[in-house]
Amino acid sequence: MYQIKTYNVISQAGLKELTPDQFALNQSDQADAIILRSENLLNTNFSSQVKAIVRAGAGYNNIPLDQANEKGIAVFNTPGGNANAVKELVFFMMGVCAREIYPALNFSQENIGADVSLRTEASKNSFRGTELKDRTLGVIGLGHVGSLVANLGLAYGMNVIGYDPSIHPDAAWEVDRAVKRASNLSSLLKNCDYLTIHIPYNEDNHHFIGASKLQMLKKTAVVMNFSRSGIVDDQAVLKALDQKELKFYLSDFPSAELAGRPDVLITPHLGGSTREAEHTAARMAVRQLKEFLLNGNLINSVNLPEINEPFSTDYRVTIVHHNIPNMLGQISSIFGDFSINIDRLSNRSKGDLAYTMVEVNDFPLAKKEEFLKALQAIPSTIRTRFLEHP
Ligand SMILES: NC(=O)c1ccc[n+]([C@@H]2O[C@H](COP(=O)([O-])OP(=O)(O)OC[C@H]3O[C@@H](n4cnc5c(N)ncnc54)[C@H](O)[C@@H]3O)[C@@H](O)[C@H]2O)c1
Ligand SMILES: O=C(O)[C@H](O)COP(=O)(O)O
Repeated sequence: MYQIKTYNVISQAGLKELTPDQFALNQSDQADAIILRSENLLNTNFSSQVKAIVRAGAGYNNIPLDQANEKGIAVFNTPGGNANAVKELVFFMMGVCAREIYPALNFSQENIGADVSLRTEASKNSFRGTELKDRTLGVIGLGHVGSLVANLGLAYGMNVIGYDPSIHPDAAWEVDRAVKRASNLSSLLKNCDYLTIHIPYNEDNHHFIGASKLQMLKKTAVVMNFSRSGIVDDQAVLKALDQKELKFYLSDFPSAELAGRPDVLITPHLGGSTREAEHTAARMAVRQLKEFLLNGNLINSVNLPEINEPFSTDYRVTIVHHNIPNMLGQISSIFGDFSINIDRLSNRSKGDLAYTMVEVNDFPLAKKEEFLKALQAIPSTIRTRFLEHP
């Protein structure tokens, strides 16, 4: 029985797939695995029992990856699971801004009365908007979210420029060929009317949009941040807005300093908060977790390599280890020492870590603990698991 702990509201559409004969949900503090959304676990010290942490969503900057790597904990996210929801919110908010919808709605609320139609006609000029068609949309980051945003921009008749120097080849296939590739970031910044950022928050991307980049924008530009608060320097935005060097800021991340301004619209981190996105992300999270706990497969892990093989033998031994030479030799020789014949061996690496999955049919179960101890004693082994065919 695997103990699963959840944080935040995880959709039942996913959780119901954790069959009670194999998984106990929130019944013990000694969790084998954690499923979460935005809960900040950066200061959490995980017990040696925790084998996996699954982010039902895209951004995993709330999970301490260094600690996970040290302890051989597999960390997963659910890429693309909520991307459509973010794309739709970006365009809703762009429309709200372009068409002066917020002050217009306030006007209607405040002027409900007999002569409302008269006042409405007289006030129309105050709420005259602009169209998105023929405006230039700059998209930084063309992954799961950014590619959808860029393509929808084209459908709106916008001129779309994209920037993503390390785009994944799979992601590049998703981007419409009519999206222009910015040769450098400054050419994108100088030309766009709307700038939207869809990159992960990490050390490199802290305050990615700050004073110097804001200064390159047109004074009439609108900046949109539906990625993470730390990616945009709010103080620099505030200054640019005050000095009329920026027209509008749309963000999904509330901040005290930006609150209450007519040139700022902030949603309370709602990008992934649709029923559909929450269901999809939770289902992906649970399915990936089950594959890992029951079969040792790694699907959408952010710190370990992808490996997804059918479990066709009686047993599997999985080893998380440092990505260094001669690990396979050392691992195989321990199998040899215990006279265990290897039916299949898969080994993949990602950065400094590697994952080896060894499949066997005949295994001396009486010697299991001694065998796992020998594997664990290899200096660069981080974590071993023994799995029986489910
Ligand atoms: N507001 C929300 O509710 C919400 C929902 C989903 C995702 N997000 C945020 O959006 C981010 C992106 O999500 P995704 O699913 O598209 O991720 P993704 O990994 O599919 O794509 C991110 C892209 O950004 C690119 N990139 C990284 N650093 C860059 C840089 N400095 N300049 C240009 N490109 C850069 C990468 O090459 C990659 O193609 C997530 O990390 C998350 O923080 C927010
Ligand atoms: O990174 C994400 O997936 C989004 O920011 C959504 O976060 P949430 O699951 O906490 O709503």
